[in-house]
Amino acid sequence: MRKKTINDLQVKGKRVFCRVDFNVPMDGGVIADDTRIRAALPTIRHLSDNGAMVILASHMGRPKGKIVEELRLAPVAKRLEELLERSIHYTREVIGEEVEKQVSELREGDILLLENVRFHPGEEKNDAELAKAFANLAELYVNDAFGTAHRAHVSTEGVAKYLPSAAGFLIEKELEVLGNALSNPQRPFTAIIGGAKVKDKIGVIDNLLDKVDHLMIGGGLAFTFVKAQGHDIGNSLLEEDKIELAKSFMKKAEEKGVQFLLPIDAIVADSFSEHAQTKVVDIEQIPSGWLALDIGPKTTELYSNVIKKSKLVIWNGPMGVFEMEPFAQGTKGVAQALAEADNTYTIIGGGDSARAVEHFGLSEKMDHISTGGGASLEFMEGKDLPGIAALDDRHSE
Ligand SMILES: Nc1ncnc2c1ncn2[C@@H]1O[C@H](COP(=O)(O)OP(=O)(O)OP(=O)(O)O)[C@@H](O)[C@H]1O
Ligand SMILES: O=C(O)[C@H](O)COP(=O)(O)O
Repeated sequence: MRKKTINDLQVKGKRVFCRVDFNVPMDGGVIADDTRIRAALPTIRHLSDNGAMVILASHMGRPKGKIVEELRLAPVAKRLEELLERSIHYTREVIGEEVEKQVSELREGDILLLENVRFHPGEEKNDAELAKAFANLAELYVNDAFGTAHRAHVSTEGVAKYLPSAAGFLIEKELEVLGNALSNPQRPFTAIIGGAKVKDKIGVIDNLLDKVDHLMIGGGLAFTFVKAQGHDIGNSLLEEDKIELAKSFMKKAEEKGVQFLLPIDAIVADSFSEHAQTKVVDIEQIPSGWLALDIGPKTTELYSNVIKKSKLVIWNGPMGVFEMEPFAQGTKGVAQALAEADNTYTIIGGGDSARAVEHFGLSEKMDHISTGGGASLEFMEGKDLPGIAALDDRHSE
């Protein structure tokens, strides 16, 4: 890796400001999924076990620079104690005298969790004063918040300007797995892209067309492509102004020899509802007034067969409205095919797909589930992630 990692730092006796991504889904004050907390444990343990005084910082939700009681990190502090099987310190402040006092009292191996950094109005503005204040708390900066690496905020980017810095183990692993997959892929290499918005996935589709052998499209975004093929799509999701772009992607795929697969059948509904009337139709027979809310069984089978003969698969975005039971089959089928593909390295690109895999109880069967939603997408688009770009390079010594 080009960037320094935590293994390049001497942390004993040092105060280390460590950014993690504890932006976990909450359900009525209870943590609904602690994957991101678990993912940060190797770095936290390493720092603490090696005698650092660890200052942890994270955001949760989007409080927009104000204190929002439901977004305090108290439940995270508690879960962290359970997972680490030891006590940690937690302060209800982001910065200021109380934080400074608590930091000054830390002993080697101690861990202090700061309050949700987005309670401070300077965080998302990448305010230099706040960056200096964070930097004054510590002697070293470690970023392990892969999920937030695409944000240039104080705790993810600004503070790195004032302290020697390195990536934590999670960022190192994410970059290694996603980076290897994209730059040096095992073949056949297949990407499955779903979700709702063509607009959000343009960059990824474009970039992947230069790299993959098979590209399979599902979810709501498939229907802009189906429309571009010349079929009626009823009331299915459509981004009218992206039809030409969809055509250009299909042309690019042909020129590059990429097999570009679109749904051949769909589950259609007479309304966007769990209780809607539904039926399975071939893709050229979507009735007017109906909406396609999932890929159909023939498509699921087609996509599953391609998955099974692939050596590497990246999946980002659900195949249908999986939150509603009648439209969950396509997403579940693809997840199952990935789980059963023993000789295939499977990468789940974060966000909704990671949640779906978790929901179906198949997480253990995947080779890598990224903790980044937006971050993994931007990485796959080939964009520089500011939270990583800001870290010290290996050769800078
Ligand atoms: N056929 C469809 N019609 C309308 N909405 C759909 C359809 N298929 C999937 N969706 C919706 O797409 C949403 C996810 O779309 P989005 O583009 O946000 O994906 P995503 O969150 O970016 O995926 P990921 O987080 O894995 O990158 C889900 O809530 C799902 O219900
Ligand atoms: O969940 C995420 O994608 C990250 O934690 C970043 O959150 P954000 O989209 O609110 O910046």
